[in-house]
Amino acid sequence: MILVIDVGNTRIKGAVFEGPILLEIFVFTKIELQKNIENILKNFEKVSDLVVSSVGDVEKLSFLAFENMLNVHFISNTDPFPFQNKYATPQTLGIDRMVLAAGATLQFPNQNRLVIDAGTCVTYDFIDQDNNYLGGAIAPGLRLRYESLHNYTAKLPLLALENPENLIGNSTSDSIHSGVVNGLVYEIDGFINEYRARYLNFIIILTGGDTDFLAKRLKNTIFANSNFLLESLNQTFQYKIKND
Ligand SMILES: Nc1ncnc2c1ncn2[C@@H]1O[C@H](COP(=O)(O)OP(=O)(O)OP(=O)(O)O)[C@@H](O)[C@H]1O
Ligand SMILES: CC(C)(CO)[C@@H](O)C(=O)NCCC(=O)O
Ligand SMILES: [K+]
Repeated sequence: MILVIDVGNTRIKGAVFEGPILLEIFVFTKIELQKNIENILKNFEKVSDLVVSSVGDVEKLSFLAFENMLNVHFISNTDPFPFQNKYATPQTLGIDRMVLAAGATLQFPNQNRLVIDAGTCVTYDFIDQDNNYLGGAIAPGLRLRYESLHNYTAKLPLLALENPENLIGNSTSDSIHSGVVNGLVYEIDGFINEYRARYLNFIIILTGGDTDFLAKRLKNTIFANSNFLLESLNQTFQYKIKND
């Protein structure tokens, strides 16, 4: 049994896997990290390996503290990945993006893939049908858009995510919801349409904390799976064991 942990920019997500089967998911904050891992290991005594991928600022020591109970692995860009990395600055590519690209490559062979991760940031990652990772885009996520409108203006309130009533926002809050939500939906559909115009034989995977909210609002057909990063982390680790 394997415990995978994804340290994101805002939250930490974990999952226990038995082979390819996801048994349970956990979401917690940095402060609750050690306590949560302890509890998971108590409930799943057969966990033998802890696999960590982190873009956040959690100390490695917090995980190494469990080394007397199981094997601890940190996924890094020096590990084997199932694609050719064509990013011009591979050493600065986010490990979450590499893990997503690995999952897309392994789960959807012989096709062009676009992975959209709608989390703190919205990242776009493209792997072509010959398994070349080409890059993509980094944009602010939904919550970040609401927060930046508030934080960098004098007059705009901080609003919680809401479905925009109208295209034409006729109040301050309606205008913000339309700008943030409709804006991101048009952005994602716009990106997908541009990629589609350039590449045939094409699959789109949507993941991240805003998956469900966004999936029902997109015009394009996508494969929505909010656990795609956790599943990809499990697959990246299996690939590493086989190819190291
Ligand atoms: N409890 C929550 N806390 C924070 N964000 C949440 C929560 N529930 C839903 N969300 C939505 O999820 C988005 C953040 O996504 P996610 O949780 O995947 O981010 P993250 O943990 O920082 O991961 P990453 O850094 O990989 O994007 C926010 O835009 C927000 O709208
Ligand atoms: C873009 C984020 C913040 C998304 O989590 C992460 O992948 C990251 O820190 N990336 C480094 C920059 C890059 O991917 O080129
Ligand atoms: K993200």
